[in-house]
Amino acid sequence: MHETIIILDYGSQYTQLIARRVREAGVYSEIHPCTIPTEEVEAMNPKGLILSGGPCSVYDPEAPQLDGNLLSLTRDDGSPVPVLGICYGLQAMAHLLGGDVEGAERREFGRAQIQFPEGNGASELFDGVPSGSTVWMSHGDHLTALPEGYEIIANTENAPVAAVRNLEDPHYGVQFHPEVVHTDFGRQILENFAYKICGCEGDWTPASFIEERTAALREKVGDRHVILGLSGGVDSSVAAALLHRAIGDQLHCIFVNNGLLRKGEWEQVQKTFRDHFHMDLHAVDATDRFLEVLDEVVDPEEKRVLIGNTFIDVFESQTDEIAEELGHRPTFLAQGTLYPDVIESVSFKGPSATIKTHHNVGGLPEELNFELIEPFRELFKDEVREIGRLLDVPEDIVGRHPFPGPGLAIRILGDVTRERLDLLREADAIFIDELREKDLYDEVWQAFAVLLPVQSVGVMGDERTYENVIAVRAVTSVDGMTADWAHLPHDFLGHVANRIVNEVPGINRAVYDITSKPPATIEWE
Ligand SMILES: Nc1ncnc2c1ncn2[C@@H]1O[C@H](COP(=O)(O)OP(=O)(O)OP(=O)(O)O)[C@@H](O)[C@H]1O
Ligand SMILES: O=c1[nH]c(=O)c2[nH+]cn([C@@H]3O[C@H](COP(=O)(O)O)[C@@H](O)[C@H]3O)c2[nH]1
Ligand SMILES: NC(=O)CC[C@H](N)C(=O)O
Ligand SMILES: [Mg+2]
Repeated sequence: MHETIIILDYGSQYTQLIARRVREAGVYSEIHPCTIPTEEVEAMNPKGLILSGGPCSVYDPEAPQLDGNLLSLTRDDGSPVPVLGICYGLQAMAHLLGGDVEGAERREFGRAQIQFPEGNGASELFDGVPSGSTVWMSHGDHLTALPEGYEIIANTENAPVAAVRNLEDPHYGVQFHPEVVHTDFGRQILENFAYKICGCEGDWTPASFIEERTAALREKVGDRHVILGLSGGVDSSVAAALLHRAIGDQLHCIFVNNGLLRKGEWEQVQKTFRDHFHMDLHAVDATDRFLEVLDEVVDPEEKRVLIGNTFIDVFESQTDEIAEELGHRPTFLAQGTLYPDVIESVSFKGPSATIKTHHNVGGLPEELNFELIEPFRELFKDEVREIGRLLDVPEDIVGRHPFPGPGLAIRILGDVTRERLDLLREADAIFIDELREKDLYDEVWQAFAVLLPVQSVGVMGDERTYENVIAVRAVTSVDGMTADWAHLPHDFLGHVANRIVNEVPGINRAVYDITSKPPATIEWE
């Protein structure tokens, strides 16, 4: 097993970033809810522990508290497990140990300059961090008295307590957020914690992840078989490549044509997979089944749930066929679930409000006849892309924009019909071709067309038209959780609009969506 730093999540927006920064530094890191029993943390034999920030105030009755036993964990060699509290994490430590945490008169958000007080021991946490460099603050509470045995190791103009350490044990706390990019030497600080304080040597790389997961998958699967829903998208394709490396022909991929794919996608994905991989691929054309189920369904959530269920139905009937060939039934269903898909359900506050039912998470039926395999549950899309490249997954798959499982059904507002699907496919293809042509495809996280079945009046060739509207959407994003509309060049957009209206009969108007997420979402349904 590799070195692991465990992060306990107190509900911060930035918890994921902490994990990322630590992994970027070459140390494996995993997030767990702050409610996890201490014995479980101990059993993971962590090299170090990080307590995240969080929205609560430690003195609120409802606020999650720190289990003091976490501060006396020891490692295999008997040495204490180092702890770093970030913002709420620091406040929770101080509160538990008899320090004072109070609401500050002035809340502090944004940049501050860090200083190191003379006389107090210089801390390894800040090795290589210049005095006066910028740190990022985001808090309303602050420490007004330190717990016994602690000293201040950094301050800022507004925060006399910007960082503390215990005089005996390797316990540290920072009031600012080293994990955000606005903290100039944030990476350095987390690296110092991992290497200098926790004594890590750095054994986490995407290549070692592949080795490790391959071995673990072999062990888990044994001589049983696995089916995997393959969409041709990044996550399921890289999952297929990893599983194939681990278990070879015990893997059976099922690619479903739900009738909601983009132009040429059904043929293209099959070709790419047959040309490039030598996996058992079952391409199932279930167009009629899906379109029948969707007939006259207008409500977005209803569409999503129906599509999710139909996917599972199709997987089940295909698995029956595979079982007949094999003489026994595959045990596992593999999915390319990523960390952002699960974050809400691991946070201590429990699942957040349902905005949309993502068809593969939460949308799974109660009695699923498979055990799940989700090798990327802790990773982000860019990490999965990197792993895909190492596994030789072709660039046109690894670099693809995400495409939702419910496909074009959630990009046609209202009733999904074959005619509307055809219209949308054409318009979407024009937009994507143009983005590729002008080298803009890789500049955006996702880009697509949406069919608005509202009619407006136009004039073409001196004739009156009364046709549908296409909305063109392109966004920039890091993880799909928040997004900004892409500021594409105006003449490029003009050219795309022109082509769509000229080349797609039935469309006489194109508009560009300039809302960010929040308040909108990326998809329209
Ligand atoms: N047409 C399809 N056939 C079979 N399985 C599918 C299909 N579309 C989606 N899935 C399943 O649903 C899962 C979730 O889809 P999702 O779009 O989130 O991931 P992806 O398609 O693998 O990657 P990306 O996010 O890059 O599109 C996929 O990993 C895959 O298992
Ligand atoms: O596989 C998927 N199944 C779904 O049901 C689904 N809904 C949204 N998405 C994708 O998730 C990202 C965020 O989308 P929203 O801002 O629209 O919620 C964007 O990348 C969306 O394309 C889905 N992917
Ligand atoms: N970012 C945080 O962890 C904030 C902690 C606490 N809610 C405060 O306002 O001080
Ligand atoms: Mg997809």
